[in-house]
Amino acid sequence: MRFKDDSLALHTDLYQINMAQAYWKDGIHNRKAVFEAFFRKIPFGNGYAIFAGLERIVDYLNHFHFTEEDIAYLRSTGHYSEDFLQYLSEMRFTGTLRSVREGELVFGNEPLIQVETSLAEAQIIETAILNIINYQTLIATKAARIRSVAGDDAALFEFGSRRAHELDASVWGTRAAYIGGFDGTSNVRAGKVFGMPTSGTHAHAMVQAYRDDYTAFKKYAETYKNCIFLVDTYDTLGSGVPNAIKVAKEFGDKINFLGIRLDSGDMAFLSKKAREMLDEAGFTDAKIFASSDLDEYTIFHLKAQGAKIDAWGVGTKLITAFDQPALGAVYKMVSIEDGNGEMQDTIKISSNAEKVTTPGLKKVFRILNKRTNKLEGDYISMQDENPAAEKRLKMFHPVHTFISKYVTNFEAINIHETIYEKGRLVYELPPLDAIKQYARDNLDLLWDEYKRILNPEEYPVDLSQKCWDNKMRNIEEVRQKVIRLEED
Ligand SMILES: Nc1ncnc2c1ncn2[C@@H]1O[C@H](COP(=O)(O)OP(=O)(O)OP(=O)(O)O)[C@@H](O)[C@H]1O
Ligand SMILES: O=P(O)(O)OC[C@H]1O[C@H](OP(=O)(O)OP(=O)(O)O)[C@H](O)[C@@H]1O
Ligand SMILES: O=C(O)c1cccnc1
Repeated sequence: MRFKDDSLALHTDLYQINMAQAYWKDGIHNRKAVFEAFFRKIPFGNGYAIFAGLERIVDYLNHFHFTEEDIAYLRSTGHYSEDFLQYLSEMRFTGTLRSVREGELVFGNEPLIQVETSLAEAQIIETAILNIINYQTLIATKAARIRSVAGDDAALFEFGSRRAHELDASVWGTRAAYIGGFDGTSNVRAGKVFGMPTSGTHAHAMVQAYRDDYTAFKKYAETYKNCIFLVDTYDTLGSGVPNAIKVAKEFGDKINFLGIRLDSGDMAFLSKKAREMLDEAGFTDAKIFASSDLDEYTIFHLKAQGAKIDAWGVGTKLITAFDQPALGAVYKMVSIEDGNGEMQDTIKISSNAEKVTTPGLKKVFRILNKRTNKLEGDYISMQDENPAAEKRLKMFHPVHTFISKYVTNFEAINIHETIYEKGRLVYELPPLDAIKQYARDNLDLLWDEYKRILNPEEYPVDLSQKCWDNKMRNIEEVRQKVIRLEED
C-alpha cells in the first residue's frame, strides 16, 4: 500500500470533505449543527430491532483525526487548499453525542444517535457512524429472530466468518450476534478482542484427511477431552453415528462425548434416528448439533417436524443478513445555528409522508405501563418536554393521527445516554455480557404480539403534540418559501 492505513478519518465519502471545504471557505464550518441517525423500517419484517455499534463508534471517535498520511493523500488529489488541509489536520471530535445503549430495542423513525457539533465535523463523521450502526444493528436483529425461534434452551453458535463480507464484518458481526442472543462464535479473533465464548467442532476435511470416520474421531479424541464428531462426511446413519458411538465407548471417561454434528441431508429425519441410536447406546446426554444454511425459517421448520436438535451453528444467512442486506439507516440534519448564534430547526420534505423528517432536537421516551410492566410505545418529544410529569399521556400515530390512546400509570424512560460532552467521553461502555443481558431484559418488556417473526403488530412510535405542531409549522414554512420562489 502506498500510504499506511493508520486512521479511519478518511473512512468517509468524498462529498463530506468537499462540503466541509465549502463551509470552511464561507466561514460557517464551526456553526453548531444537530444530526440524527435513524432507520425507517424495521428489517426482516420484524417487530423490533436491537441496536448495536456504539462501542465501535466510541473507538472511532476517540481516535478521530487526520494523520499526516491522510493529509498527504488529500493534498495529492489537488482538490483542497493548504489552509483547509491545515484546519483538517487539527480536527478532532469536539461535540456532544447521545445514543441509545447497545442492546436497546429500537424502532423505525426514532433517533438512535444524536450528534451535536460543528457542521464540518458532523458531516465528516456521518459515513462511518452509519456504516457501523447499519451493519451491527442489522446483525443483532437477525440474531434475535433466530434466538426467538430456537428457544431459550437451545445453544446457538455463530459460524459465518468464512462467508462474511470481509474480515471486519466477521468480528463486529459476531459480536452483534452475541448481543442479539447467540451463545458464542467460531471466530477466534472475536474471542480475543471481545472476550466472547468461542466454540468449535471439526470439519469434513479431518475425516477426509484420515480417510474414514473412525480414525478421524479417534485422533480427535486422543487430542481433546471435549468431543463433538461431525458425522455426515460419508454416510450419516451407516458410518458417522455408529463410529461416533464406537469411539465414545472405547474412550469412556477419558473424553466428554458432547455429541455429534449433522451438516447435510434431511436433518429432521437424521436427527431423530441419530437420537435413537445415541440413546440406545446409553449416550442420552450427548447433544445433536446442526449446521448448513440455517436461518430462523429452517430452524422453525425443523422444530415443527420434531427434529431432535439441541444446538445450532448458523453462518452465512446470519452474518450476511442474507434476506435483507441493508438496514437503511440515514443521518439527517434537524437543526443548525444561524448567523446570530440561534438554533433553527431544519426539515427534509418528501412526497412520501413517512419520509418527511421531524425537525428539532428531540428526546425519545419509552412508555412503560406500570400495571402490566409492558411497553405501551415510544414517545418522541421536543427537548424541553417532560412526559413523565403528565398524569394522562396522549399518544397518537405520527401519520394517521386519528389512531390514538391515553396512557396513565406509566413510567417515561429517556432512552438516550450522553456519550460525549463537548468532545469528552462521559459514558462508561458496559461489558459485553451486560449488553447482552440488557437486550434480553428489554425483550421481556415487549408484548408477544410484537415479537412474532411473521407479521408482528406495529409498535407505536408517536410524536408529542408539540413535536407534531413543530413539524407542521416547519412544513408550512418550507411550503411558503417554495410558493414565494415560484411567484418570483
Ligand atoms: N427436514 C428439513 N426441513 C427443512 N429444511 C431442511 C431439512 N433438512 C435440511 N434442511 C435444510 O435444507 C437445506 C438443504 O440444502 P442442500 O440440499 O443444498 O444441501 P445439504 O443437504 O446440506 O447437502 P450438501 O451440504 O452436501 O450440499 C439446508 O438449508 C438445510 O438447512
Ligand atoms: O452453512 P452456514 O450457515 O454458512 O454455516 C457454516 C457452514 O460452514 C461449514 O461448511 P463448509 O462447507 O464451509 O465447510 P465444512 O463443511 O467442510 O466444514 C459448516 O459445516 C457449515 O455448513
Ligand atoms: O466448529 C464448527 O463446527 C464450524 C465452524 C465454522 C464453520 N462451520 C463449522
